[in-house]
Amino acid sequence: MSGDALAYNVIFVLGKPGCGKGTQSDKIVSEFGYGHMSAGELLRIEVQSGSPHGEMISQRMRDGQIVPVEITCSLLEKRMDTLHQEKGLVNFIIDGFPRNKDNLDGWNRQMSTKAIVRCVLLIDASDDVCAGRCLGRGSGRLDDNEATLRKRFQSFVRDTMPILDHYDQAGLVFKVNGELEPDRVFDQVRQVFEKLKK
Ligand SMILES: Nc1ncnc2c1ncn2[C@@H]1O[C@H](COP(=O)(O)OP(=O)(O)O)[C@@H](O)[C@H]1O
Ligand SMILES: O=c1ccn([C@@H]2O[C@H](COP(=O)(O)OP(=O)(O)O)[C@@H](O)[C@H]2O)c(=O)[nH]1
Repeated sequence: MSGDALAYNVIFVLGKPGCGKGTQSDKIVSEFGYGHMSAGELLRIEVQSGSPHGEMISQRMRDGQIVPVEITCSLLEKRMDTLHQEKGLVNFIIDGFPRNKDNLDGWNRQMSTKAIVRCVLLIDASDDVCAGRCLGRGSGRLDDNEATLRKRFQSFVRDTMPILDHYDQAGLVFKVNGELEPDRVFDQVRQVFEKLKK
């Protein structure tokens, strides 16, 4: 990007593991043409790429812990810049980030002159529903097991809920019911995006 201030519009998509962030993000891409980044997916790719941080990242993910923001935010920024340069995109959805205060502070340090957070989409669903989906999705992911899932749900409440409260105070959080079937969830998501266009 050429250094112009606040050129990227960002929507964060948050919710418990398995609430449907990836599923709804794909639909948002199809219907609204946003660039999509999954923070977790970028970290998994980083591990596979043989990065010097690979072992640390992998260990944290296997244990349901959050990776230091310098790593995650740099991956997000690089990906946004690539999509901007290659496709001219300026609107992005980022799923699974920011997950804790370290993430939020790091994002504000690194991205506040380059991106503006337009809204935070919260996909709401119970632990039981989300756990069932994660265990059933056949991802092959080392963290989709009952023991790690318990830690990931705890992390959502302990680490991510305060971030949602922070954005809620700024009036930026829109919550949808993630327990309905995917297209019905997307009906609610669509309304949020239509509102943003106005
Ligand atoms: N609304 C829904 N109803 C039923 N199953 C869903 C729904 N949304 C997603 N799924 C399924 O649940 C699993 C987890 O969804 P995913 O989008 O990967 O969640 P997340 O990205 O939040 O971890 C996937 O197998 C997906 O197909
Ligand atoms: O910004 C992020 C996003 C993900 N993760 C790690 O990646 C894992 C999987 O996250 P992802 O969003 O892919 O999956 P979800 O937990 O939503 O199913 C998390 O438990 C964290 O260990 C992280 O550290 N920082």
